[in-house]
Amino acid sequence: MARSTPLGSGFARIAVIGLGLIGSSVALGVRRYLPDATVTGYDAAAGVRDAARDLALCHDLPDAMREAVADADLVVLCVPVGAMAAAAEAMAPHLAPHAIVTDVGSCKASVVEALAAALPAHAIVPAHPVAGTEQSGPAAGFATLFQHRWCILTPPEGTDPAAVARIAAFWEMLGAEVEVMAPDHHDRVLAITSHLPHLIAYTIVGTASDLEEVTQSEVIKYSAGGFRDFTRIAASDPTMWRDVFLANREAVLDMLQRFSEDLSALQRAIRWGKGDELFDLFTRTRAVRRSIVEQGQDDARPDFGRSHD
Ligand SMILES: NC(=O)c1ccc[n+]([C@@H]2O[C@H](COP(=O)([O-])OP(=O)(O)OC[C@H]3O[C@@H](n4cnc5c(N)ncnc54)[C@H](O)[C@@H]3O)[C@@H](O)[C@H]2O)c1
Ligand SMILES: O=C(O)C(=O)C[C@]1(C(=O)O)C=C[C@@H](O)C=C1
Repeated sequence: MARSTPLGSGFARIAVIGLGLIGSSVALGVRRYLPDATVTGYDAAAGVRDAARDLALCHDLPDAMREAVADADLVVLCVPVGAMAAAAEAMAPHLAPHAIVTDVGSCKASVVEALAAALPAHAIVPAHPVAGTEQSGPAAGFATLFQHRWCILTPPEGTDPAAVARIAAFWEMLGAEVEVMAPDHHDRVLAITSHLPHLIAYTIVGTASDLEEVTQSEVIKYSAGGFRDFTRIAASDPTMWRDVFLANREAVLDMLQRFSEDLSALQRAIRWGKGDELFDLFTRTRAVRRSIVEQGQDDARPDFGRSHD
């Protein structure tokens, strides 16, 4: 279900909790695209708070969660999925009654549940900006990360439509295109488009580095083509991805089952010399790639989502 009219978000004071890749990009995006808003930041790690101060990511960066959220109209939770509950519980007693809470977690059903339990009296509009890189930490963020990328909102049933519209407008102001989806549906879609590809990348890089007859230096030396692309994905943050696989367990295991069956079919085709089967599959997958490129979703373009300007 697509949303249309962008509305003014009207958030004057925005708190960003968790100042890694996504939190720092949100803070920088707010400063660039919503210059009238004040951004306060907080991260549980003192070293990250210090780095974020050096980078001037926020207008204000206190050492306590309480101070970061106390005056906020909007709180954006940018912590790993497994830390959402703890972060929401920590801020709950200090939030203003009118504050709206959103998040950026890569899976939604478990986050929707955790936020609803921790913040029963607040409007919660969970979100997932489908934009990122393999980098993490406060220095990795950039204001344009969300430009022309999807942001999927998964509001629980009964959420005030006005709060959903304001969060949609907020992400649109950061440059994203907004869709609304049920949390379970989101988790199945992302299991195949994002989570399984990461699992495959982690596996293939792990398998290559375990091969006894191929040395580590050969893996590095000859990683010019396909393998190199997998190593980029497999460099993604271990905490973030551990949490994603544990939180989206059922959808990931279902997609993995289908993937294993398709892989076995491919194995059989190779063993029995069924060239036509291989050719037909590779023709179909080439068409998928071409339609992604035609829709302008090709992040292999050198400038795609990577400009730090
Ligand atoms: N990296 C991506 O490509 C990407 C894309 C879209 C969404 N996401 C989601 O965004 C979220 C953040 O990911 P990231 O890539 O920015 O990770 P990151 O590791 O760069 O940053 C996470 C930050 O959260 C802080 N943190 C952890 N627990 C905390 C707590 N209880 N209170 C305050 N701070 C806490 C950490 O110290 C860290 O600085 C995750 O939920 C992830 O699933 C990531
Ligand atoms: O471009 C990358 O490096 C990413 O992995 C980004 C990516 C993705 O899979 O597309 C990773 C996790 C997110 O939740 C959203 C985006």
